[in-house]
Amino acid sequence: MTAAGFGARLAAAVAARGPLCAGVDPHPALLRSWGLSVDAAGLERFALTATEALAPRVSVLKPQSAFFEAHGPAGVEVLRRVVELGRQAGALVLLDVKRGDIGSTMAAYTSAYLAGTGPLAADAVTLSPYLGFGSLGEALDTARAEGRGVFVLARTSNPEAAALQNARLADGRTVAQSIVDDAAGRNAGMAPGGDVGVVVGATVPAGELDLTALNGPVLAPGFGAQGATAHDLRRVFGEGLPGVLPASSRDILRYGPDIAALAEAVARAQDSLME
Ligand SMILES: O=c1ccn([C@@H]2O[C@H](COP(=O)(O)O)[C@@H](O)[C@H]2O)c(=O)[nH]1
Repeated sequence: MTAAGFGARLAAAVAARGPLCAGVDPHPALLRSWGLSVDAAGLERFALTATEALAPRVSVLKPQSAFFEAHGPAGVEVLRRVVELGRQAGALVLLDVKRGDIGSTMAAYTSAYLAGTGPLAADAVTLSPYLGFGSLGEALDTARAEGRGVFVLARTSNPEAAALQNARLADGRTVAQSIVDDAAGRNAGMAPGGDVGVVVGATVPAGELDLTALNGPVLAPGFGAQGATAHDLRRVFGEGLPGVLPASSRDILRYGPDIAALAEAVARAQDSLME
């Protein structure tokens, strides 16, 4: 458990290092382009090099669990080390696992990622609300008690998402807006901001969502490799990007394995967000 809430920890990290969230996504194609074998040894080299280059420079480091799980127990052990080393380097580690299940099973995911000092306990995780926002209750309660955060999928960056997430509920709101509103309800009154963030892609059309009452962070993937620019981020989220964490993985990682080149890619992305 940490003394400060996740909202305060994130605000301090962003004030010190800016809002960029850098992803550690060990795609097989990236391992090959770094001259590495597509196996657990190549994964380890890739992930630890990326963590060494990125974690000291960004507020949030986001390892994508799927690429580690693909290598079995050895891959999950590398993920554990990325979480540990990322935190030691001063980044908040947001584990991108997109978990969501019935409440009783969510209890097990909660104990894996959000409770105590387990091997995969991170500063925050991504969660899927598509078994109902209420099914995430235990994860949200535990995160708050532990000073950790969650980012709930609302309007994701992929082109297939719109039909489901922009579908209308009986009250006229979109499914995505209802997720944002549920998150806002959990964050109400928290200062300097709540611990329930939402995921809204940098690729989505402007004006789809009302984020004004959220009082929490917005993870905005799609910046970089999926085509969204700093200009798009401002168009979707407004000037100054209040509370927004633009997330980029492949567009930074393609500059490896040279640490200096990776660091320059981070600096370029950070500069573009300041223009
Ligand atoms: O809506 C979403 C939610 C999560 N992601 C994840 O972010 C990164 C994006 O990687 P890039 O290489 O910068 O495209 C990846 O881990 C996704 O699983 C997302 O893209 N969109």
